Amino acid sequence: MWVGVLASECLSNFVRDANYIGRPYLSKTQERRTFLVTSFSQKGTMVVRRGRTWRRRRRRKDETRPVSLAHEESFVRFFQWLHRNGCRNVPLKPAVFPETGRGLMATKALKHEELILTIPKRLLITLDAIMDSYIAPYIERADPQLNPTQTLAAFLMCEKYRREKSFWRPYIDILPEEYSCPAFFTEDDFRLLPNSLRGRAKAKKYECHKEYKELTPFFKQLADLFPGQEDVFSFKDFKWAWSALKTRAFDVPIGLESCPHIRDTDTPTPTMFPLVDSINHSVKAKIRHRYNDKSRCLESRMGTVYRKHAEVMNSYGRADNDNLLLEFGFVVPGNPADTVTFNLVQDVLEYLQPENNELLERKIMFLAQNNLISDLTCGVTGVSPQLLIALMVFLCKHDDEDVWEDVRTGRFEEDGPLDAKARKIAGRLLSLRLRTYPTTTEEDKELLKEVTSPCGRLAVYCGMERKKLLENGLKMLQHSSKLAIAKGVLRKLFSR
Ligand SMILES: C[S@@+](CC[C@H](N)C(=O)[O-])C[C@H]1O[C@@H](n2cnc3c(N)ncnc32)[C@H](O)[C@@H]1O
Repeated sequence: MWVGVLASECLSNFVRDANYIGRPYLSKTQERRTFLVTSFSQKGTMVVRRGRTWRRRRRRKDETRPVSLAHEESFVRFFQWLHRNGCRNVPLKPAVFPETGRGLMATKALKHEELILTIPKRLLITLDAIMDSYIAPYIERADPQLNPTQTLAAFLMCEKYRREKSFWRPYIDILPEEYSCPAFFTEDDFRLLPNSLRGRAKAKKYECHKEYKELTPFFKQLADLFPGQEDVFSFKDFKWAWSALKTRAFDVPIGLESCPHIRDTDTPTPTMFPLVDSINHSVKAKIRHRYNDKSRCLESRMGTVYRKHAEVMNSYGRADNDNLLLEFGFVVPGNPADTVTFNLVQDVLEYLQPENNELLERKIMFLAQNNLISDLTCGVTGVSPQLLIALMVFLCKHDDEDVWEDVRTGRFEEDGPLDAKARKIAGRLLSLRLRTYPTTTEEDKELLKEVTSPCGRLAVYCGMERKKLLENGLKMLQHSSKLAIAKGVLRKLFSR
């Protein structure tokens, strides 16, 4: 399983291997350049001599270049299966990318609005397909009833076990064996997570256990389908199926939306979309998927252009790194959706310790009415304007709402005492938050030399990304105060 920031590490080994077995990913010009420095050996055969710099440059290039997986047997079978079943002319191929791991690469330039995928319904794993299969009578008799996720997970487990008898075998064969979502975390991995995330991650693992336990009576009945095979419904296999669903299925029911034999839940019934679920996430991606009722096909259309060999991306939603880790088991370095949130009472007021309760009440009311306490955060662009304005209003000595209104609308002296003090306190809040982490970024880097499990490394990276946000926010505050001083000096000089 490729894990966000971990992918680049794994790739460098992978690329080295690929070159070793003679499959370097070179363009024609690169190939030509490769053979520039040549000589002849005693036997008269051509020998290529290259220097250390060439090798270093070449290694660096290799590490940033995607590696095609299209020749791998499992993918060859998967694409043949797609073709046989009506999914043709796919302008995508599987590859490993340095930043994101395994994903799909454009095999040609893709145009805006181009229809790139047409996937017939029979290839999708839908509730319809399950209720039409050998497993349906068992689901109908199940007591207690299964929920949609349990239904899909049980079906996926059975299909995996049926091997060549399964229609979806070529698809199941390309699914990762292991995942890095919380269900796969060990106690040691959980310990490496930031404190604020540990409880939520453990709850996810607990949810997986709970769903499995609930299925025990169902699995006992289902054992009839696999006589003499006792390990079909182990927790390990359920965890695999459950994680495959959680990280790959789309909450879009196709055909049957519900069924009287399946327990209703708040969430829509998931569907597995082979191939579409091989596309990695980018919050900026613009690709639209739509089920065409007439042609009974899932259609994917480009919302933007892609050059040949670029990684085609899909947006899983504007999720911060905490949610990406909890739901999908990866984090995005420098994720634009990532923020560190400050609590009005526990962080801001605890630090400021304001005394006049009546005035405090009015200030909070003013801020709340102007929607200024809902985004007290630090993100990739630094501390939010709301946090700075809230701090300025709390620091304001004036009991006058007109003065607060001036602060709110930006009519205050930019490098004046109030602005400077608010920035200083924002910096203190960021530093205090940094101190709540048991390790520093430097210590994390050391830790990464020891931690080998993918989930543990992901947990460390998640904390590092958080700290990077705070450290960056601090730098920006310092930078902006220096900028303000410089601007002040210039103003004084020129106003003489
Ligand atoms: C729907 S699958 C995408 C295809 C998957 N990479 C594969 O190898 O089949 C979702 C999983 O891909 C990985 N992934 C998706 N987007 C990623 C990204 N931007 N960076 C790193 N990993 C990503 C995560 O492990 C996630 O659980």
